[in-house]
Amino acid sequence: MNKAGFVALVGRPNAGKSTLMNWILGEKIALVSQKANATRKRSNAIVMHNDDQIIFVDTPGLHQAEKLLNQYMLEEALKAIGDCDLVVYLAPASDKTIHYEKFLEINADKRKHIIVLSKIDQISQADLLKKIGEYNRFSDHFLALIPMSVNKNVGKKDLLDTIVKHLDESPYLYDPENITTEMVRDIYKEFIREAIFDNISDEIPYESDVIIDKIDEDAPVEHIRATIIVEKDSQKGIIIGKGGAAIKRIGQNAREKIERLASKPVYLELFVSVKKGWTTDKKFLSDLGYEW
Ligand SMILES: Nc1nc2c(ncn2[C@@H]2O[C@H](COP(=O)(O)OP(=O)(O)OP(=O)(O)O)[C@@H](O)[C@H]2O)c(=O)[nH]1
Repeated sequence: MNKAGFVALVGRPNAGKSTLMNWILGEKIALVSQKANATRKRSNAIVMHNDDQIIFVDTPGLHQAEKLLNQYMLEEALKAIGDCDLVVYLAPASDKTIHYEKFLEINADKRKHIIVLSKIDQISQADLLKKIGEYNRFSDHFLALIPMSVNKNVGKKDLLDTIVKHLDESPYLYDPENITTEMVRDIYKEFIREAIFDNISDEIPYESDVIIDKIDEDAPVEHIRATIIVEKDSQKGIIIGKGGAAIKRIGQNAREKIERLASKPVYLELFVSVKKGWTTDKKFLSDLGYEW
């Protein structure tokens, strides 16, 4: 009998969750950014490891909730922990163990978990050994501790083998042909958000979102129309940029990512619209797909 199950990827903002998920998938799906708190919604990715099926659930980073949108993100992460068969807690190797201790407090119903020490390429071998020693003080709480580096291609097989070892026997939960349960729409939206993060500085990326208005997949050149939502008129000006330069860059970056996934030419049309106070407007957040 095969094994199958849901695995939540949790960790502090910027721990490297989305990067890890993309690396495992070999396709670019989740949003990766150097800025913290870029992942807003949970997204699923299905990975076949030999004959077993792992459904990874990427979550927003665990952090202090202040704004309504941040509260939503924290709740999403906690829900994912509760819903999954197994949890992978990602900790950058340079992080102090105090953050893990906080996770143990949040993880009140003591879900089984594996610790991944991420970004080990950023610390020395001696520091890594020291860090492993520090985590081993909590060895009663976790199933395994796996050092990992996406940049150095270390730890992938070890992680997948360990996950499968701890999953129960089960029929497949999804068609193994699918690489993701995310709708194409949501993936394209994330690509555009990622391009905003890469091209626009300061607070604006956090105060903006993207609505995919239309996708015409049947045309030889896929036609996508999307609207970037911002909080203020001044932000609209910055997103558009001088003579439209900024929005052109955003559009170009996002289009290249979409074309890579769609494997065909794409015509991406972008608009910008001002919606004051949207990050605190519960109804509007729900219209954008952030369901409670
Ligand atoms: N050096 C190094 N950097 C990494 C590694 N994995 C991820 N990063 C970097 O860490 C940063 C954060 O990665 P993300 O994958 O966006 O982190 P996240 O946990 O999904 O972040 P949130 O969306 O904020 O929750 C990016 O700049 C990545 O390139 C790694 O193995 N080595």
